[in-house]
Amino acid sequence: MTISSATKPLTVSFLQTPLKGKINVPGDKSISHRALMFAALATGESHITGLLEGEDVMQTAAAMQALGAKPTRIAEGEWHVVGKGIGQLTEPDDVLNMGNSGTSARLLSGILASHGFLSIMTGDGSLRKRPMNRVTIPLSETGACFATRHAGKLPMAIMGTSKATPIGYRLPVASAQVKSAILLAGLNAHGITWVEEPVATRDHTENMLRHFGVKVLVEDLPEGGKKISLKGPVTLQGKDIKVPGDPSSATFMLVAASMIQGSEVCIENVGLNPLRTGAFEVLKWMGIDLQILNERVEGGEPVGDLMIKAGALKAVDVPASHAPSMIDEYPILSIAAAYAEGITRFRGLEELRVKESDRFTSIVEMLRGNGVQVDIEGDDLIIHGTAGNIPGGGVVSTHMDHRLAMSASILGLVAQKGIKVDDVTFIRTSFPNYFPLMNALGAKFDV
Ligand SMILES: O=C(O)C1=C[C@@H](OP(=O)(O)O)[C@@H](O)[C@H](O)C1
Ligand SMILES: C=C(OP(=O)(O)O)C(=O)O
Repeated sequence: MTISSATKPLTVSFLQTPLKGKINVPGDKSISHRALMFAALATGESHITGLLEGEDVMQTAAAMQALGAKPTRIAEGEWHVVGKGIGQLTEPDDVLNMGNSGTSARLLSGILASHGFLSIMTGDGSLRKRPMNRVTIPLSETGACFATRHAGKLPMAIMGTSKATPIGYRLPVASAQVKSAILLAGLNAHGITWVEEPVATRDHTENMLRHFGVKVLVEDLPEGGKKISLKGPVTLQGKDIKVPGDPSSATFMLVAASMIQGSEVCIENVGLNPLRTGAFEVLKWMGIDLQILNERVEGGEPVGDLMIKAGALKAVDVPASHAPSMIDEYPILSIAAAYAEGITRFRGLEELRVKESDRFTSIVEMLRGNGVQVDIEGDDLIIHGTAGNIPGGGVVSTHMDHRLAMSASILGLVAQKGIKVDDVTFIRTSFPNYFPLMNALGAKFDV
């Protein structure tokens, strides 16, 4: 895949008119990655609808193709995959480039650990800064060998093993990517693989493995958290998968509509997995009129339509235990906090430091650079709300981070002097039609 590296700056002006309309956001990124990977590992054929065609997911599709599976695009969001079967992927004849995508790199590391061939994996300038040792340390216990650049960074060589030892691991950090990598290695290991997570993280891997016919046992731990186990080797049967709209993408529209007076927006068919909807709860705590309508289960995941109306936002204190269910939403929620009345505290944000950018620092820079007071206490962010009077006028550096770029663009719509964003190109990784959809609602982005 050829990807243009030209940067695209954007100037955003204060928006005087409300956002209105009904939209659908693209498919869930986490579920889309898993759909392609699991379909490639299945016996037989799978049919996927609603797949996110953002760049991150396309890197996963390209990797599965390089490993011998056949993902084919039939129409927009509709894909057909001819699977290879567990343990049957084949050695790639070139480096696997995971682009900007941590999920692709970490989940694939688990799959490759239990395949007996050599792979070399790299990524873009952002992904090459992110820690891979959180997966390589536990995955080495399978008998696979990982050689990374200094401090566990990509590029990395993986010499997998077809005789993988099943592992048991208690996660030191709340990470669905690490949990998933270990479970995926276990699919082709003889015996029981288990993972304990001190706080529950998104469970799309567990749900989708079950959908493909794998027995996955999930137990509540007495001290909180969960233990997930499966017995390998397993067989996955090709399936139909319907991917719901991405709640993380929907949150950008929700926050924009909550702040821009007179707005009324409906977002249809949004995934409502309770381990993903922490941000929706927080918006309600902030006083926003957010209604969830037409709740149903589709493709094994709860979905519904979201109706939001603008209102007055008030400050909130979000406990650290809430972080896993809204980990990708802090950049955009920080804009809601800056706009709100009162002092908001987001607790326990250490994981934000290892995302596409160091989001902890990027959020602080974005807000302070636009006249919002932010204090830091350990891993807590304390944002002094402006009661609707964000000064703006700054330039936001997005550091190859799609969520920072989208958050900054929305900051510009509600900041008195508008703002400038250095580069919005990375939005294509998770939300390729972000600007057309926002403009359909009336955002007037000049892109
Ligand atoms: O498993 C997944 O699909 C993801 C897990 C989260 O990462 P961590 O596992 O690093 O918390 C999240 O930030 C990422 O966007 C997607
Ligand atoms: C952290 C994210 O993704 P990933 O880890 O897959 O790069 C994200 O989408 O915000």
